[in-house]
Amino acid sequence: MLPTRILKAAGNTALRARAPGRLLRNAQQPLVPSVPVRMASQSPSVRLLHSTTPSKNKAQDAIWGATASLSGTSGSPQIVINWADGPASTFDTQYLYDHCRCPSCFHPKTKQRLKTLGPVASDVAVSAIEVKDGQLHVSWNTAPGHESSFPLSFLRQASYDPPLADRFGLLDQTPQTFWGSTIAAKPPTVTYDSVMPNIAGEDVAENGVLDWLNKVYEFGFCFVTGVPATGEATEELIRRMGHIRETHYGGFWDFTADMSKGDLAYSNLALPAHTDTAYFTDPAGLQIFHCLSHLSPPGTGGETLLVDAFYVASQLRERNPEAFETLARLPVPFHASGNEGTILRPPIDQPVLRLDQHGLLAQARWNNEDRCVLGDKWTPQDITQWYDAARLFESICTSPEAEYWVKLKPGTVVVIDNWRVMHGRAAFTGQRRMCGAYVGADDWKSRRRALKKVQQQKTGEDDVWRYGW
Ligand SMILES: C[N+](C)(C)CCCC[C@H](N)C(=O)O
Ligand SMILES: O=C(O)CCC(=O)C(=O)O
Repeated sequence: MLPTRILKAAGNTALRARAPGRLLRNAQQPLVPSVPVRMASQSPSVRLLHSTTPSKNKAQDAIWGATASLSGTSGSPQIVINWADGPASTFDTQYLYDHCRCPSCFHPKTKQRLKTLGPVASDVAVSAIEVKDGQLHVSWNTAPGHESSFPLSFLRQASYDPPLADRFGLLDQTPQTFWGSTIAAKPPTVTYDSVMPNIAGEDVAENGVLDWLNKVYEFGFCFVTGVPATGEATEELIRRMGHIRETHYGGFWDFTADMSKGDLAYSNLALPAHTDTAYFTDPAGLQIFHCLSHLSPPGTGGETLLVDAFYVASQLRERNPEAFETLARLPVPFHASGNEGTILRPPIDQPVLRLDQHGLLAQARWNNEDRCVLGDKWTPQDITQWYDAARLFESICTSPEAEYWVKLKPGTVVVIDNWRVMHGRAAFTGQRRMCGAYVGADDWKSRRRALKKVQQQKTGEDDVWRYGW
């Protein structure tokens, strides 16, 4: 049964989409196996020690007593874990020996591996295995000898033969809400005071930033209201999410329609919905805008456009799965060549819709202005398929149900997940001053994860097994 997911187009009825291509992130699997594992029977091939005393940890009791035995069917020794809910997990001993996280194999502070592959022989031997308190304990027949312990929850999550758990949930573990124009009724918003430590106090502000980044993750954007309408306050606010990403536009920018840079953003022309820096191997993660001034009247226009590319992709997939597949398959080059001394063109082209290793939509890269010459290694059929698909994608992007127009006013900052939500602008007249910055995709997601860890740590203890997935 493929995972399904409720697409909550805010304000609209819930759209239920089954993700045959596993397009959408789903609610996550629990880390601890959801079913108890069976008490071992004696294994003929190895002396199996298992404790008869109940474990100290009630949760571990639920999975206590896994079966563990040795086998060597594939030419290298293996350890088999039998789970109460059916399929056994088979691990090469080399895999488990390599994944030992005792302090001599895995630095407890830096969370880095301390063992190279040299000692990890393909036939590393086991002298004893024991299951106790929800852990698999292994005594290695190595010189010198070595002891390892693996939480059964780790083994369940790491199981590769067969795979028993989707790992994509290990990082973010929250569903996303795709939206259309009706998001205007209740856009995600936090207050400046709630995220600034000098106002809310350190702890409250840290939780405020987590709430803020959770909204950015869930919706792909979030407003911040009550921000002093200065560049300094805006820059300080941005740094609450992560460090600023320097580019050929500088770090923190404060711009207007003066063509000071060779880009249409520095004009007063309308800009269709797009994601920024499509010409970087690693496009900017967050795009932050704060309109510091635009006296209108007499100025006119300058409204900001927001479009959820993940919502558009879900609509595209429903209407024309082949078009979705085409935009997820064909790599498209982008460039930035408008500034003296800068000719940006990434060495590896990426498709407009980029799926992650789980087949889930992870990034939209859509910028018609910066698109390069198409067709490298494409077939004539690819050409026609891509144009048909891209036109359909663009028609959905520009449809009334997808577009969310908002006039940014001084005091309200918008934070945009540039890997997911496209932005644009109406043409304008008059003096319009906009400031903002980029934050790297990995950087803001790291900040969010670290804040979640602090929150979780207050309830449970941290452990080395939560890292490095
Ligand atoms: C730096 N600032 C945001 C003002 C302008 C950046 C120009 C962005 C460019 N059109 C792109 O899509 O990457
Ligand atoms: O001026 C604006 O509102 C947005 C400009 C823009 O799209 C950009 O800087 O990427």
